[in-house]
Amino acid sequence: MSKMLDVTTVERDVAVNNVKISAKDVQVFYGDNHAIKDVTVEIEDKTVTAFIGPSGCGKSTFLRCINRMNDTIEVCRVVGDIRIDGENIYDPKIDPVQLRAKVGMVFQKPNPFPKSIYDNVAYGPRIHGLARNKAELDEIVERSLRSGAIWDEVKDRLQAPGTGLSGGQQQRLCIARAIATEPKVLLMDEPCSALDPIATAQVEELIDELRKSYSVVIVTHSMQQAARVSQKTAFFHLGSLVEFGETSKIFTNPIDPRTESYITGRIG
Ligand SMILES: Nc1ncnc2c1ncn2[C@@H]1O[C@H](COP(=O)(O)OP(=O)(O)OP(=O)(O)O)[C@@H](O)[C@H]1O
Repeated sequence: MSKMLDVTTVERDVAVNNVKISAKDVQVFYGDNHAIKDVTVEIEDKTVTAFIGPSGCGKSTFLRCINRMNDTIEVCRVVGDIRIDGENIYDPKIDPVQLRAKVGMVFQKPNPFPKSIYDNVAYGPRIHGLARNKAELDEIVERSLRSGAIWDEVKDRLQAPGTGLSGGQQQRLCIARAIATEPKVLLMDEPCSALDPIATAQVEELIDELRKSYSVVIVTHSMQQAARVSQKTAFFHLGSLVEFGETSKIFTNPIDPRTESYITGRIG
């Protein structure tokens, strides 16, 4: 009975508040290391949410909880409740491979497969059976590369290797690859840290475009980047979520002294 009530509450919140991801009392342990402490947060759809905080505060760990990437780390244990569209993603009936198609991830270092540009994007739709024939697959590949803002640069060399592109192009290819499986959420772990300023600006522009369709969560060490691309910001410190709110408010008028110390450069 209490479980049903719980679900009803979550569903109502999803409808009323545009909540896409809802985390409640999340703890993460690496062996004895308590890396995430009691994190409760609601992340909205069609919004870019930035995770900021000093090195080692748990940003990437918490990000990886959202698509169960921590499952792949043997010593890692996740406790608590994380829901996407009201569905508990840690329910035993959830297949993590299917989940990761719906919760795409882009990493710090662009990591295209050693395959053609076309096959990089077609890979996910193929294994998840999203296209009935070649024409449909071509369409998904083109649409994804357009959404990744890289179509014009690669349309004449789709059979060339993805690894032959520049770093910035590779990262946009990886974003196109993540989009190809029609995700609900895009997770980005410092997606620009290996890119030069021009490529960074292109990816940031793309992130702003992606916000129209997805819930985007980005880990960043750059407060300027968080301020440029996000509408909501979460500040983590020593594994706790210290403050969460409108990005403009976090950067101009934070409530917690730890947030203020970080944004003014006194910690971190
Ligand atoms: N694979 C792992 N195995 C064991 N401990 C880990 C692992 N990944 C992270 N940790 C630990 O968890 C804590 C949080 O690390 P995490 O990488 O999530 O922080 P972060 O805020 O993303 O740091 P950074 O900004 O430096 O990337 C740290 O104490 C770290 O040592």
